[in-house]
Amino acid sequence: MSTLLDIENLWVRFPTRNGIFDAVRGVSFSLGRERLGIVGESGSGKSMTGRAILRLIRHPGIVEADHINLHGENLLAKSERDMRKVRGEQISMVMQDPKFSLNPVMTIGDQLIEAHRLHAKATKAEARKKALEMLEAVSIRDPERVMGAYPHEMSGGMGQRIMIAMMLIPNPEILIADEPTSALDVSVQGQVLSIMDRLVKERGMGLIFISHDLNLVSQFCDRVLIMYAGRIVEVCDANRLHEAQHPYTRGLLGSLPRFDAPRPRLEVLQRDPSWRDAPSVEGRT
Ligand SMILES: Nc1ncnc2c1ncn2[C@@H]1O[C@H](COP(=O)(O)OP(=O)(O)OP(=O)(O)O)[C@@H](O)[C@H]1O
Repeated sequence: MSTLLDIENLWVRFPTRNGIFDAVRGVSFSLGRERLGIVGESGSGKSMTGRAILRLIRHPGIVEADHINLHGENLLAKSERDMRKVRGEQISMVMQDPKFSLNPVMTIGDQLIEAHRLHAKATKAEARKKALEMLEAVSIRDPERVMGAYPHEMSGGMGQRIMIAMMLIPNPEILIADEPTSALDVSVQGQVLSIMDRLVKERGMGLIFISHDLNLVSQFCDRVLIMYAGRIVEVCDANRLHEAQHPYTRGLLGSLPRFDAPRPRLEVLQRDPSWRDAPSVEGRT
């Protein structure tokens, strides 16, 4: 597998009144042209890991790592100006709720056109053509009409697809999708997943798919990193998740609903404080 991104010993720290809080604690993994899931309960450090790659951790948070290499170049050594280029051109991020990412007072078309012209020298007509192409690429049925609409006129699923279209304009090699489908109903969720799937297969993109939904991740991704309390506690091929060894992963698996053998109630996960201090597992292939 050709490696796009290689992360070694990543920490995200927040100074608090009670001392330093380590949200991510020595995480290492690499990403190829694949669908890599990061799964774990709320607060386990999934989003902070995704944001740290793009150096999008807000002050006073601190990102440290031995390296975050994109094609062998350490992103931590780049200036903020160069990082803006990386964010715009090489790695894109899609968040859960498009409402926070789209400008409410600009039409979808103007936003897409502007996004294109930020990255490429293009006339307005060329940028408009590209915008229409991108809307078609994310299965928007009536792109001409959508170009003239405002974000509040879009349903959640359309908004999310428009965000993906926006992120695709610079043709990024890596897409980090943070809970991209959790606000969507099941059928729209399926559409958004199949768009991302196509991008990995057809464009050879690397996808980091962050979710708390182990079921979804195990069906959609190639590989899964399980995070607990800021660490990677297990790395599995998605189709071998049932063989997972770590008690936390087993607990997550055990709490999934099963249709063939319904249980009267969900199991209570007995947490072992030593997991917090266990060495991080490296998710290398
Ligand atoms: N500004 C901050 N100051 C202190 N702690 C923070 C700050 N921002 C985030 N954290 C903490 O970092 C930890 C990891 O957060 P993160 O958002 O990565 O979790 P997550 O696994 O993505 O959870 P969720 O699924 O709920 O989004 C959490 O315990 C969170 O409270």
